Amino acid sequence: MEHTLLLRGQGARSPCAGGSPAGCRPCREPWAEPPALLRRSQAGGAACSPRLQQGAFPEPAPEVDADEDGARRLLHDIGLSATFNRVCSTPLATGGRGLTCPPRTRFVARARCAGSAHTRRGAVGASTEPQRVPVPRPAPGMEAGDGKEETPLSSALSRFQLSEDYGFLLPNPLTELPAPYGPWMEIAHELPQLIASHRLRSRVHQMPQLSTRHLRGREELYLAHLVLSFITMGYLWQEGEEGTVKVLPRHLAVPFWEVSQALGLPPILSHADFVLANWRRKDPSGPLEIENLDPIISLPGGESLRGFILVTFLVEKAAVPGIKAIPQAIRAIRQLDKETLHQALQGLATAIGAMGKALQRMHDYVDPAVFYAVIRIFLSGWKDNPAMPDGLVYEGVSEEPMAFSGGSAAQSTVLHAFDELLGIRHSQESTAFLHRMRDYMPPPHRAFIEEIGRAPSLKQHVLCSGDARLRAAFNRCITALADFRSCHIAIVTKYIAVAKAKAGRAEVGGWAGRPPAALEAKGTGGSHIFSFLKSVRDTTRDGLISA
Ligand code: HEM
Repeated sequence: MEHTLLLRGQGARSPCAGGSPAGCRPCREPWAEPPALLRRSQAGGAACSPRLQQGAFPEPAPEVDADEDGARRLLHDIGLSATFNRVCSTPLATGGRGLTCPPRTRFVARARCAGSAHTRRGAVGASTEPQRVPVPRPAPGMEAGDGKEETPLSSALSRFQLSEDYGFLLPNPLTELPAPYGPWMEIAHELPQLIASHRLRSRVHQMPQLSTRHLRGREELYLAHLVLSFITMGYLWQEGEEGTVKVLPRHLAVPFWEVSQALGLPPILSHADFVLANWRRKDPSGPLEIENLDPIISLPGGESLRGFILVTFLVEKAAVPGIKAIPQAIRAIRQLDKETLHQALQGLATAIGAMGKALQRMHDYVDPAVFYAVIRIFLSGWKDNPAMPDGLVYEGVSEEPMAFSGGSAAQSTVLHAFDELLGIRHSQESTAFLHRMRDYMPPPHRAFIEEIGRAPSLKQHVLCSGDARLRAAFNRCITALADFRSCHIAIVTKYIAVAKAKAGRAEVGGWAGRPPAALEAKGTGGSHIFSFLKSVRDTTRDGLISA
C-alpha cells in the first residue's frame, strides 16, 4: 500500500511506502544524502533517505540580536565572527518574529565558534554598551571541572542550557540578588500585600534607578528578570483591567529592558519567569515535592497561586526523562540502532504519562474561582488585549508603545520539542500561534526545538523501518501526548469555562478582583482557547501511524 506523507513546513509531499519494507528499500540502503529539496531543514520534512550525520545534535549556530557595531564588538571580544542579516526595521508593534521591535534596526548575527555555543543578545536602543552584557554561564552541575563526568547526553543537553536533572527548569535558582538590588527584592517579596493595599504603584515610583551592570551570570540575570517581570505585572494590573496605565516608569522599564535583552527574553512575564526560574526548596536537602517547594516571588492568589506555579513546575520536572530521550532517539536513528530507539520511545511515552499525572494535581491545589477571578489577570499581556489596546510605553527605552503577549504554559518548550520529534503537524493557525510563543522562550531552548527540526525525521524512520515494535512504541508516544492534551482541555474547561459561569467577585489575600473581561474568550497567551486547544489535540492524534 502506498501512502503519501505531508512533509513539515510547506506542505510538500513525498511518496513513501510506509510499513512495507519492499516499497521502502531506499531507506534501508546506506543512508544517502537526500536530494537537496527534500532535506528536512529546507523542505520541512524528510524523505525516505534521512541524512546520516555523525555526532548527534551538532553545535547550534547562536543568534545575537544587537545593533550591528555593538554586536560586532561583542562577538569580536568573545572570539566569534558573524554575518549580519537585517531582520526588522519596523517602528514597533509589528515585530520581525512576532515580538515587537525597538525603533531601530535589529540585526541577527549568526555566529559559529569552535568551543561551546554562546547565545547573546546585546541591548538594542536602551543600552549603548552591549559588551557589558554578561556571558551566560553553563548551568551548575555542567561546568567543566565540577566533578561531574561529561557524557554525550549531558553535553548534547548542556549546549542548549538544559539539565539532565531539571530539563528546562533552571537548576537551583538564586533567591537573592546582590545587595545593590535590595530595593527591587524588597518590593518583589511584598507584592501580594502591596497590590492588595493598592500601594505598589507608589512604591515603584519611589524606587531608585538602578544600573544592571552589577548583575553577573545567567542565574542573576534570570532572577532579575523574574523580579522585574513580577513587579511589572503587579504595577500594570493592580487596579484591574479598568485601571491600567499606558507607561511603565523609567526606573522599572530601563533595567527590565536591559536584562531582557541580555537574556533574549521579552520584557514581560513569561513561562520562564513564572515557573522555570521561580522555585526553591524549603529544606535545601529535602525532596522536590510540592510540600518542600515554594515560589521565590508571588502575586495575589494565595495558596492557589502557589499551587498553580508548583504544579506546573512538577509537570516540567516529570518531562525530564522525555527530554533526555530526544537526543537518545536522534542518535539511535543516525546509528540505525533499533533497540536504543525503542527504549527512547518507551521512555518518552512514560514521561508524557507522568506529566499527565502531575497535571491532575492542579485539582488538589488550585481553586478555580481564585484562578479565574484573581490569578489570570496578572498573567495578561498587552498585545491584542482590548484592556490595553495601545500596548505599553517603556519609558526611557522607546517613545512608541510596544505589545507583548502574556505568560502562558504554551511558552513551555516541552511540548514544542515533543511535537517536533514526533513530526506532529498542527493547523496553520495553531502553528502560527505556537511559533509566536517560541519567541517567549529562552533562546537556547528555542534552539533545541530548531535542532530537533533539523534532525532526521523519526516518523519517516519508523515508517520506513517496517518494524512493528517501533511503530507501536511511536504510537504510544502519540497517544500519550493526545491524552495529555485531552486532560489539559478538561482542566482548562474547569478553570476557565466553568469558573466563568460561576464567577462573581472573589476576594483573596485582600485583593478584590473582577474577572478580566478581555480574557473571557482568550487565553493569557492570546489564543482563542478551545478551538485552538482542540485543534492541537486532534492534529496530535492524526500523527498516529496506521498499521
Ligand atoms: C489551571 C491550569 C491551566 C490552565 C487554565 C491553562 C490554560 C491554557 C490556555 C488558555 C491555553 C491556550 C494558550 C493561551 O492563550 O494561553 C493553554 C495552552 C497550553 N498550556 Fe495550559 N493551562 C493550565 C495548565 C497548564 C500546565 C500545568 C501545563 C504544562 C506545562 C500547560 C501546558 C500548556 C501548553 C503546552 C499549551 C499550548 C497548547 C498545546 O501545546 O497543547 N498548561 N493553557
